[in-house]
Amino acid sequence: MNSIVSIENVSHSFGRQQALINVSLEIPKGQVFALLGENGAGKTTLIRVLTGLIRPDSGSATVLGLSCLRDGQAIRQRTGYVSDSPSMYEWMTADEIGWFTSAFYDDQFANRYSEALMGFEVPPNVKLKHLSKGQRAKVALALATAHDPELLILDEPTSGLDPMVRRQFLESMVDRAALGRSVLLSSHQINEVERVADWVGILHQGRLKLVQPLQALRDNTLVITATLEHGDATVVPPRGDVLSESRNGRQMRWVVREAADDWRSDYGEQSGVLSADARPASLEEVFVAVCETRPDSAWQSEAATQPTTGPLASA
Ligand SMILES: Nc1ncnc2c1ncn2[C@@H]1O[C@H](COP(=O)(O)OP(=O)(O)OP(=O)(O)O)[C@@H](O)[C@H]1O
Repeated sequence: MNSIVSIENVSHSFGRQQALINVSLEIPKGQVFALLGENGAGKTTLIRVLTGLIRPDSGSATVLGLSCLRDGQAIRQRTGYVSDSPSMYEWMTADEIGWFTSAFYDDQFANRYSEALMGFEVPPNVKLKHLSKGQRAKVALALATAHDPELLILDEPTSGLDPMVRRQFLESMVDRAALGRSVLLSSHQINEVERVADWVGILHQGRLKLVQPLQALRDNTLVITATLEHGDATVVPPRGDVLSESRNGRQMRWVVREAADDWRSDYGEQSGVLSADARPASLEEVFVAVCETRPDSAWQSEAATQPTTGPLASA
């Protein structure tokens, strides 16, 4: 694979809190890659490792072929990064901060930045501290993209923004990927990710549980439900990568990746199953199946905590 990011066995703890546990990942070039995970899953920590802001306890990572341990400065020069809470010089106007930042980059920076500000309809002569949250987020995005970085990294880019601004942000990511640039975004906005991502990775409690192209995940993941003959009947799960298993009375439900083509053949007359059906799983259902650690009130989860490793995830 032609990777823009390569992560090998990265682990990191804050005191006794393990934030990343043996994470390995290859992110392909020219794609929008979404890193999904619940609060505290380790997304920001992983991004900070990639940008050279955190030195991991073990393992190694490269961005654009550069070492995240040694070449943090060069990586930051060639990537754009918008953190979950961008800090900027509040007393500057949007124009002034663009002029100031342009000193660190090529001649085209100022033009691209002005164009982006205009496109986002941000007033150029108002101090940043007087701009709205959405306008400030737009300034941060314009600053992060004006040097036309090969990789744009966005940590929770749309959190707290209104639907119109979110849409603009998401469209700008797709536009970048169309130009051959790469985008890595972290998010827990699953419906938004579903609209823009080419690839998804799911982090759960510091472990990378699943990595796959979104379309393949959609095509290969089923929610299979079976109605049992009676409530205490036992039944084998469908053959494939069972992400979760839950039960509600006589109903069994599994979320299964790469189910065997002939999975129905296991639920014939002697199987204790009256009927079985399947439909494609949504990304949200996959996410919940991977991250579920507690049984919910109706559906008793039985296999949700089993390890679920994908072909590329090696956590
Ligand atoms: N500077 C820090 N000091 C101590 N613990 C930290 C620090 N940064 C992160 N952690 C812990 O590491 C774990 C992972 O945090 P991280 O911020 O990477 O998660 P996240 O997936 O980005 O979460 P969120 O979606 O809430 O931003 C959490 O348990 C968090 O409490």
